[in-house]
Amino acid sequence: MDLFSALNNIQNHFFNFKVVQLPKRKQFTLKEVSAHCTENDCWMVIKDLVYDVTEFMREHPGGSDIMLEYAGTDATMAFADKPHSLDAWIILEKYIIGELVPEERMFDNKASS
Ligand code: HEM
Repeated sequence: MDLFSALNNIQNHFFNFKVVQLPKRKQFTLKEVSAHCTENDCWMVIKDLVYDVTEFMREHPGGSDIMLEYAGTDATMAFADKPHSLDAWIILEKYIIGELVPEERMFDNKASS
């Protein structure tokens, strides 16, 4: 029995409601991400999460060209090297489409197992 089933059983028994398991994120390899490297189809990896930033690229305050340089790649270092505020992280949240497969992750982040 996994952890969620165990918790659900306990909750059912005492409180009569269910603990909901969030749907798992889709997983991608870096090779899959690399196929999305144009201005009309632009994915990036930042801290092991995969983002489709095609729409946002046109609105990027730093310009679309600089983002296009990192299209289809792991842009974690580039993103961290530039002045990005909390706002930028909040914007990013909107564009998550998945996470890297566990064997290709570099951070111990909230990506699921
Ligand atoms: C991938 C998603 C990205 C998002 C959501 C994003 C978001 C933003 C935002 C909101 C700003 C305005 C300043 C702020 O509020 O932080 C900004 C500025 C900037 N970004 Fe990004 N950014 C992204 C990727 C990148 C990448 C890959 C680069 C490449 C180096 C980059 C380079 C810059 C630069 C140079 C500025 C400063 C513009 C200026 O003030 O002149 N960004 N970005």
